[in-house]
Amino acid sequence: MTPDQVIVALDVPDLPKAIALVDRLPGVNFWKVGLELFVGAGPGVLAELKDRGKRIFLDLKFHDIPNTVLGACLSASRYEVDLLTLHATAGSQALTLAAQAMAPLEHPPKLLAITLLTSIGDRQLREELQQPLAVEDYVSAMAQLAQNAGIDGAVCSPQEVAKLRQICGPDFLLVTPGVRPLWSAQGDQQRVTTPSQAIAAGANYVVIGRPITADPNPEAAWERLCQDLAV
Ligand SMILES: O=c1ccn([C@@H]2O[C@H](COP(=O)(O)O)[C@@H](O)[C@H]2O)c(=O)[nH]1
Repeated sequence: MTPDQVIVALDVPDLPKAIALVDRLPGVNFWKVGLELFVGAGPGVLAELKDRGKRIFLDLKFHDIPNTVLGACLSASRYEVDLLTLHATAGSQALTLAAQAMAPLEHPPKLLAITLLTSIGDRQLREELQQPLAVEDYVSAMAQLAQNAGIDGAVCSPQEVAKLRQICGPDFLLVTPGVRPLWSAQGDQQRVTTPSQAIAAGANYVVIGRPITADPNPEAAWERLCQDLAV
């Protein structure tokens, strides 16, 4: 596993904090901009990252009616980011429209479908979301829905990666948040493994935020993660 397979979640509220963190961690080449930063700072943050030669995962998790998901994906594609998310539960029509709209673009983002948030465990899926399937089966069904609609890949927890790699094949992108080095706190993530385990199971990329960005010494935390990955 190489550090280039690590995407760091830039979950801070404003542009100055984001840029300060990016400039403190020059070894991080792939950053994830999510709802907190995009809503707080606007799209200017994407230009700042591009100016620094960074790859960008725009994690806005679109979830709406098909026409609105289509429009949001087209608008987001103008930023020429590398990865973009939408929820599989938007349904096959939304997924298909989004996938078809990206195809003719010169620099289309790869579309990733959120299968089931990594903060949701078996009990919540069953009791709160009223879903009778076990997590792994539900995640598999959502990934297959997305793949059949022409979506490029899925966001899942590292615990489902091996199964998805098996059923979706080698070309389907698998991106896994919910990774935790042994030295970090689990927080609100429910379905976790270490980053190395996620890659060994078949993930293309892991996403990690607070173990690096909320550490009082992010440089040291990043170095420690890179050492873990080199073993
Ligand atoms: O299922 C999902 C989808 C997205 N995320 C995002 O990944 C990062 C994880 O951050 P940590 O601090 O390492 O927990 C965060 O930006 C989430 O919005 C996810 O965790 N799970």
